[in-house]
Amino acid sequence: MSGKQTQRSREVGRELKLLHFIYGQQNLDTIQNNPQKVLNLIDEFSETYHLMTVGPEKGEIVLDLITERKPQIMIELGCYVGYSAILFGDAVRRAGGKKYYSLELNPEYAAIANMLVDLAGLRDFVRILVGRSDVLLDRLHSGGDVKEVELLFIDHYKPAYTIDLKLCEQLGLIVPGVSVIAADNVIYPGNPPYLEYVRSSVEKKRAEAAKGPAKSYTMEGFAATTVQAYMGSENVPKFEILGNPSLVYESVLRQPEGHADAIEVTRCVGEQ
Ligand SMILES: C[S@@+](CC[C@H](N)C(=O)[O-])C[C@H]1O[C@@H](n2cnc3c(N)ncnc32)[C@H](O)[C@@H]1O
Repeated sequence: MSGKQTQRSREVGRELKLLHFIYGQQNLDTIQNNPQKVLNLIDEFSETYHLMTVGPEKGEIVLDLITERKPQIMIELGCYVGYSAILFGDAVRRAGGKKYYSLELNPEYAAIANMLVDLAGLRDFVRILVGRSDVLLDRLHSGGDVKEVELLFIDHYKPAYTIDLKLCEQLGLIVPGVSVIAADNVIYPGNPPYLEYVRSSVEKKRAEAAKGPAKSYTMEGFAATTVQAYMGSENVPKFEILGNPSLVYESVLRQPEGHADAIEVTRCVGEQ
């Protein structure tokens, strides 16, 4: 989401309109294989229509992490129309990486994203997987595609942030000295349970884990609209998830100047 909170249209079907806007450009051949030009067009469209994209300002924070971390594989939860997949996928490829996995629940968004990823010339690099993030994370792990999280961008169903991170922990994907997690929208609309978890002490997390596995998403601290978005309040995690409370995190808020929202950057630094 852009930092500018102007009145932009939220009309249903605007994501498909975006595809027509981009593929209707006169100079399509100069846009082909040029990720930045595709991103510029998405940004231009989002001046009129509300899009849930991370945007250039917050995107810069994750680009810095890619430059620093140089992941072979990067994963994102929540693809939408592919803005972050194009922005970060291009950067991971330029940093010498092998693959960018983008997990998306909505097949229509995934189809639109695939068209834009293709136009940007990232078809062989960015792999968009359709389904629930927890099921897909488990599949990436059990299939041997992902052995550890190097860089994870979380930007999907807000109440699922904590549980999906705990699932990664439980699968042994979060590795001290290796794993970095960037979580979007932690101020707007906000994610108090996630911030509390990644900033908690091992002792506090152990005490919480002693109560048993989470059987539902934490809805506390979220607006009703956030709870209802995408998954709906009736939805439950597919697995019994305890996480690994022994992992030690260092977590900081990164907020672009003048921006209403921020990204929480969390590094796994040890295991106690
Ligand atoms: C904020 S948008 C992602 C924006 C995108 N990362 C970007 O910056 O361009 C959130 C997306 O997450 C998807 N989503 C919601 N819940 C999900 C889940 N449990 N698993 C996978 N995707 C999910 C939604 O369909 C939506 O497309």
